[in-house]
Amino acid sequence: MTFAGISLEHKQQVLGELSLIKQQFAAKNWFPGTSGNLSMRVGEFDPEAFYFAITASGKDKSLTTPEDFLFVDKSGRAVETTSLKPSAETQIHCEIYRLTGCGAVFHVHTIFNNLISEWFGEAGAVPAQGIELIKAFNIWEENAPISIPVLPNYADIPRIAELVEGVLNPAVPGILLRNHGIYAWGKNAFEAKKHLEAFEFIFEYLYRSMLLQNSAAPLTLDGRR
Ligand SMILES: CSC[C@@H](O)[C@@H](O)C(=O)COP(=O)(O)O
Ligand SMILES: [Zn+2]
Repeated sequence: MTFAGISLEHKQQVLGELSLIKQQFAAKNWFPGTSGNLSMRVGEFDPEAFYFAITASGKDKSLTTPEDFLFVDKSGRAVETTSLKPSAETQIHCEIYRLTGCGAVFHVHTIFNNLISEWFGEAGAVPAQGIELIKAFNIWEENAPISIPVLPNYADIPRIAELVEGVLNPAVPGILLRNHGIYAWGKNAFEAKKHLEAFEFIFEYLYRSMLLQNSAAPLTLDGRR
């Protein structure tokens, strides 16, 4: 046993799964300039006491090293002796676990999530409708509208964390930070990854569809402009 009755085998299984996902996201260029952070819960969820593995702050997340992750408690404090610092955004992970009881939280910065979050930043939410991939969120209603919250990108992370509860929508497992990136979560790493990929598809779709609407001159019947 290690901390809080968590077995070494379980810890290693979680680190192995997180490491693989980190490599997969790195291959998509989802960690430019050391940005992004990933976490996965260890052990059962208890709102009073839960633990998770999280990426160490400021690392090159395209590399795989023995110093990629550390374990923290529900307040984001390291639970084992380590020289590693947890992600600067650990408080946001803590709050998402606390409010949802989820099993994994993934955060990435991409061009599409930045541009879309900025475009809808004043409105405070990104509207999306008629996109097949919302089924990845387990929404099966035909043509269902969804709304993805956008929070301001304060430099003070606890200030952002305290806004999470007010915008969290249980049906939509993600929150954008304006001109910064997205947090997506799920009951386990498989689901959090599925959700994140669906969000990114939606952001790229919205971006391209807005461009198309703005640039498309009417076509004649023979297809010429
Ligand atoms: C290096 S720019 C990105 C950071 O400011 C931050 O937003 C981020 O996602 C990564 O921070 P980190 O502390 O490595 O988890
Ligand atoms: Zn970030």
